[in-house]
Amino acid sequence: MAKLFRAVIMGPPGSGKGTISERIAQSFGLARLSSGDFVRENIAANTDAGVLAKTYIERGLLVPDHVMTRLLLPRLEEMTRHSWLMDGFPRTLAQAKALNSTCDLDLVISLNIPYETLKERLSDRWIHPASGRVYNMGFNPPHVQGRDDISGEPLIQHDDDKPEALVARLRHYKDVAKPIIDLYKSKGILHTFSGTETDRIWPYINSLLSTKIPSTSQTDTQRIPMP
Ligand SMILES: Nc1nc2c(ncn2[C@@H]2O[C@H](COP(=O)(O)OP(=O)(O)OP(=O)(O)O)[C@@H](O)[C@H]2O)c(=O)[nH]1
Ligand SMILES: Nc1ncnc2c1ncn2[C@H]1C[C@H](O)[C@@H](COP(=O)(O)OP(=O)(O)O)O1
Repeated sequence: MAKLFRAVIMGPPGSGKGTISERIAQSFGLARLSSGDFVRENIAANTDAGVLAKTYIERGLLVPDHVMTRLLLPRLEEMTRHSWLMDGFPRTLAQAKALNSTCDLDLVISLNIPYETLKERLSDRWIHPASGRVYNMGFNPPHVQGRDDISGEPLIQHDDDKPEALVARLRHYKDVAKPIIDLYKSKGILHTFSGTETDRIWPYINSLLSTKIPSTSQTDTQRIPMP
């Protein structure tokens, strides 16, 4: 069997993780895993971890590490035959250590995007809450203004995408991400990409992955649903 490939994408809110993950999944056929999707699916399915996670999200808090790991790691253990790319996890050093003990990562992509760029993008970001689909009124607008392309349902803006909340979110990201980035740097698997436009960063990520991902592992192009 071809060697499997496991990667994580990190970056501050609005850095383009979701957008780039989608491109990577499309181009290289990795399964795209999103911690936010896992959380939403568990809430919808009323699992024990989902019920617990909901109590934090409703208060605008991150889900505690032990709940996140309980929710995610068993799913990763089921993916022994898949290559995947994870977005949204790990978000703390404790999560990174838990992930370490479950699998060996091949690569970590870290996005380094200037604050002004993040602020502009997020103030223009609209979301379809049920699916997590993301639009940007300039960069990738919906076909019909204010409506999700697939369901036709209304799009909303997150309160925490507003500039006053963003400063605190970015500061928090820097604080918690630093030790994780240092850990991956010390393992020699960290690749950092800097810039203000996804379309200019993408060719570099694309060529890096072309050298790393064996073509035979490019088999699964879907998001993985809950069992
Ligand atoms: N103008 C512009 N917008 C972009 C670019 N790349 C991504 N976006 C938009 O910026 C917003 C943030 O991108 P996402 O892919 O959602 O970023 P993220 O890192 O997943 O964000 P979080 O989910 O908050 O962590 C979205 O509205 C994207 O459509 C770009 O190069 N230029
Ligand atoms: N690694 C993680 N640790 C703690 N909470 C997490 C998490 N990943 C996701 N969550 C929780 C808190 C988030 O507000 C929620 C939705 O995640 P998300 O889709 O990545 O959204 P956001 O980018 O708005 O934070 O799920």
